[in-house]
Amino acid sequence: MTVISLQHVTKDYGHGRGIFDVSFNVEKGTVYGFLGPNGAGKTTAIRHIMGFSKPQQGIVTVNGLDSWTNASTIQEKLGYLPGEVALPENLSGEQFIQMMMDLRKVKDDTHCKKLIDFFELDASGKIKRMSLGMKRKLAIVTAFMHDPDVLVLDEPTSGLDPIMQQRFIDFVKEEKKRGKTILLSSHIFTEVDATCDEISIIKDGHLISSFNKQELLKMTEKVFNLTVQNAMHYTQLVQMIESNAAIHLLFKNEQTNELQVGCYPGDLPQLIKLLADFPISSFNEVPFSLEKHFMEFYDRRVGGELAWQ
Ligand SMILES: Nc1ncnc2c1ncn2[C@@H]1O[C@H](COP(=O)(O)OP(=O)(O)OP(=O)(O)O)[C@@H](O)[C@H]1O
Repeated sequence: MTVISLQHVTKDYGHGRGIFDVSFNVEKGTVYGFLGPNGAGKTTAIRHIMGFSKPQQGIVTVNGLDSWTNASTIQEKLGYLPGEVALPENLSGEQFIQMMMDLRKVKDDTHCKKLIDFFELDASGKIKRMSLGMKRKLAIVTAFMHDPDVLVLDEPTSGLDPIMQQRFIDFVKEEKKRGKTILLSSHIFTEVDATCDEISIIKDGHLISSFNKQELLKMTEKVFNLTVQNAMHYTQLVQMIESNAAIHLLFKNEQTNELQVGCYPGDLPQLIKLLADFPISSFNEVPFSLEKHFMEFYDRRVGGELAWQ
C-alpha cells in the first residue's frame, strides 16, 4: 500500500533551482532514503509532502489525500522532523514538551518518556541555554511524541554527535520493526545504507536513480581479501583465478601473498570450490559501500560528474 506518493512534481524556483518532474512512492512499512547533495531539492520535495508548498505541476498525496488541500490533517498525523528547527527560546524544555503534548492532544506520556530516555534528553533547562545537539533531541522528542505511523525526517542526524547519530539510526530501525513508514532525507551515504530499503538519488532537482537495496546487493560484485600461506600456492591460485572468467582478480601483492578477488553472488560457489584446494590463512569480505558503488556508477555513466558535496 502506497503511503506517500509524488507524481511528476515540479516546483521551479528559476535558475535551474527547485525540483523537476519528481515521481516516487513510499510503501507502507518501508524506509525510503532520499539521498542527494546540498541544494539537490530534498527539502523542497519534503515541504510538498507536508503540504507547506503547492506544486506547480504534479500531485503529492499522503494516504491518498492531496497534501496541499489536506495540509492540516497531514501535518497533524505525520511525524515531521525539519532540517532546521526553530524552538521557543524562552521556554524550558519541559514547558515546551508540555505545550506540544497539549497541542497534539497527547494524554498518555509513556511514549514521550521512552523517547526522552532513549535520546538522553535533559529537558530541565531553558531552551536558549541548551546546546545545538540538546535542542535537536528536544525537536526529535516533540516530533514523535504522538507515536505517528508515518515519519518524515529531513537530514535527521545533522547537529548530533556520532553516538547520537548511531542512536538515531537504531531508532529508525526500531520504528521500522514497529511497522512505521519512514521517509529519510540525507546527504550521508552510510546513514541511508544502514536504514533504507528503497533509495532514490536526487541531484539538481532531478531524480537520477531509484533502486531497492536488496536487489542492488544481489546485482553487485562481492569483494574478498585473502592471504595464501606460501608463495608456491599463491602463484598457482593467481593462475587459476586469471583463467576463470567468473572470478576477477582485483589486486595482488606477491611480497605478502595477498589477493583481492571479486565475483557476483551467483558465482560464489565457484569461488569457494576453487579456494578449498588452497592453504588460505586469512579470508574476509570487503563490506558493500553505497558511496563507493555510486561513485563508480557515475564514473562509468557520466565521467565522474557527480560532485557530491
Ligand atoms: N523558497 C525558495 N525560493 C527560491 N529558491 C529556493 C527556495 N527554496 C529552495 N530554493 C532553492 O532550491 C534548491 C533546492 O533546495 P533544497 O533546500 O530543497 O535542497 P536540499 O537538497 O534540501 O539541500 P540541503 O541538503 O542543503 O538542505 C536550492 O538551490 C535552493 O537554494
